[in-house]
Amino acid sequence: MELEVWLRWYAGILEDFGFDRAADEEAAEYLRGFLEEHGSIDLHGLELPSRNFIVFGAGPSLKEHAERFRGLDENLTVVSADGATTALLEEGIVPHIIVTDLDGRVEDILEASRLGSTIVVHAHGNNLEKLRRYLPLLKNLAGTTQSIPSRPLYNFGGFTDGDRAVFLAVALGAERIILAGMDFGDTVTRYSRPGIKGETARADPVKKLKLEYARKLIEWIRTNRDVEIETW
Ligand SMILES: Nc1ncnc2c1ncn2[C@@H]1O[C@H](COP(=O)(O)OP(=O)(O)OP(=O)(O)O)[C@@H](O)[C@H]1O
Ligand SMILES: Nc1nc2c(c(=O)[nH]1)N=C(CO)CN2
Ligand SMILES: [Mg+2]
Repeated sequence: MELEVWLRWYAGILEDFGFDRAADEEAAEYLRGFLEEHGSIDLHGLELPSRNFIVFGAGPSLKEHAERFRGLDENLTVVSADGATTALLEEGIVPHIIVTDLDGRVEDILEASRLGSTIVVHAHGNNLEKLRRYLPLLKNLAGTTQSIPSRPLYNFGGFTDGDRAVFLAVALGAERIILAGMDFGDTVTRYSRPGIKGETARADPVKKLKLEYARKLIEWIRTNRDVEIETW
């Protein structure tokens, strides 16, 4: 998504959620400084197994779709959105790329990073403390911001980890993207909300609105980009 198009979406997001743009920028500047000092991955230089991608979100169909993927005889580039990483590791799947704002089960993101996943960390006004705590523990890092990016940060467009993962796949030249565990709707899973009792719960109003944005942003890709999107 072109930056100026994204910035119009972002203005609406700031208003709808009451987020503070200056706090988003402060977090982004922390991430930028960290990556400048410690090094980061050039995402356009990544060697990926295929231009056919599968993006895993943390919706109720995640587990079933992870099992379906294991049975698939096809070489795909696997991208997981934050909390979905836990379910993939449970199935013995190590994603090539993880897109995260570090509010899932960070132990699993750390484990995947040790196993070789590229970790695309997003900075925003509500995760500066997580950035401070976890960046030093992670390997194979790249960074994104939702405001105007300065090197080495990227902004491919997108809001939640799941739709940002789809924008990333498009930016990396995806021809086809399978959406797995991307149910949207109003049910969250323990992969998305590790604190809940049981497997699923009703999404709170903020999460519901985030999922609504995720759905609309992916719809924008379907309409505006020449990529085949297949929903499982
Ligand atoms: N029903 C669903 N419940 C949770 N995530 C879903 C669902 N459907 C799709 N997703 C996608 O899965 C992604 C990963 O979920 P997760 O809750 O870990 O992410 P998140 O973007 O960090 O959300 P939050 O900011 O609410 O913590 C979401 O960003 C979202 O795009
Ligand atoms: N300021 C701010 N930005 C975000 C937030 C959030 O909670 N606060 N959550 C996101 C992922 O869903 C993406 N961006
Ligand atoms: Mg997250």
